[in-house]
Amino acid sequence: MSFRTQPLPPARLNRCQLFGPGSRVSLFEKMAKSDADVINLDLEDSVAPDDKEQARKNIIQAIGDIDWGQKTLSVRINGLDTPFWYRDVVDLLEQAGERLDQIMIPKVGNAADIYAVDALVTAVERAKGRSKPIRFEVIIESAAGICHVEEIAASSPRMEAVSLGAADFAASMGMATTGIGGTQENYYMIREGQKYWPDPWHWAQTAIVAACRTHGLLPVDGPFGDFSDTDGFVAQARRSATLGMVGKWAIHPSQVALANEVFSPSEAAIGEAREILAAMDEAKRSGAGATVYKGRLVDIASIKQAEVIVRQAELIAG
Ligand SMILES: CCC(=O)SCCNC(=O)CCNC(=O)[C@H](O)C(C)(C)COP(=O)(O)OP(=O)(O)OC[C@H]1O[C@@H](n2cnc3c(N)ncnc32)[C@H](O)[C@@H]1OP(=O)(O)O
Ligand SMILES: O=CC(=O)O
Ligand SMILES: [Mg+2]
Repeated sequence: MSFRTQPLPPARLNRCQLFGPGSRVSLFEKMAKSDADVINLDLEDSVAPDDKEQARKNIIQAIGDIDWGQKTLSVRINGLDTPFWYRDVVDLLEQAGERLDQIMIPKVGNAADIYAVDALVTAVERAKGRSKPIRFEVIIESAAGICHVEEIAASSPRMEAVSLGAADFAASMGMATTGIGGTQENYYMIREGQKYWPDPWHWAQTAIVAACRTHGLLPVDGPFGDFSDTDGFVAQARRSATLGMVGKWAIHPSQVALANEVFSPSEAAIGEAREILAAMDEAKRSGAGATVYKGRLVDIASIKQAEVIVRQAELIAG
């Protein structure tokens, strides 16, 4: 156990991040009115190269014109392997209003990528006298990204969140699939003639969760491409929540309520967490470090587990 205590992540909701292409202006108002906690206006892979410039203009205008309420407002810039990203940063930081909260940096491979974007952002912020520092969220979606996830999480005080991008990740890893997230037909085990489908994203998710928790960031599950498969989305989201992720992307509005539901603790879970805290209070008063709750052991670690649920419930309650 380190003598350093684990930092808490930013105290804000991140149950659902709703994406929309910067080239589809007609979606912006609908995104703003949605129940997503985070809005991601996209300049990257949902925007064709010829539309990048117009999409940038659309987004800059919409940041100022639309009422985004209490949502975290984020713009996904283009990757550092493209000719577009520096112009995304410069135009956004020079021209968009202070309502912009963060930028999402895709396909991050190492900490130096973040250093480069941080240097540019810092220079423009100083030149323009921007008063609110832009925060960063990144996508881990390459072999290099997952190999360097811990240094990426530690790379800048601007860092707030890390998402797993299943589509690009699968491509970069050479995975034999065109599916975006979820169960993969050929990733199965067999025992006594019965097939069992493990989760091919599990190890990448846990690596992201560990890096985020070490550095006080929010770990987020990325896209689930088949938006007609609600059961598949919910199963994937529940696995992510169980592993410690705080939310999931929505690439279609139909996924927003599903993500909000999965990443909000149920009344039963909140009630149980509060009862465990009460049981441990009682144990402490009688000088015990451990006690029995509903026939099972609870001890000082159970307080920390219960606090995770209560903290999330309090954030939701506002
Ligand atoms: C996979 C790797 C990644 O990088 S994922 C992140 C980047 N991708 C994206 O941003 C894609 C976001 N999603 C979309 O562009 C669209 O939802 C796609 C998937 C193309 C489907 O669009 P469309 O055919 O219009 O859907 P639909 O007819 O079922 O829409 C029903 C109503 O919902 C609206 N809608 C659609 N998408 C959004 C959205 N992202 N945010 C808010 N609203 C959305 C539609 O306009 C439609 O509204 P209405 O009922 O006509 O009023
Ligand atoms: O950017 C997201 C992905 O899945 O790729
Ligand atoms: Mg991607």
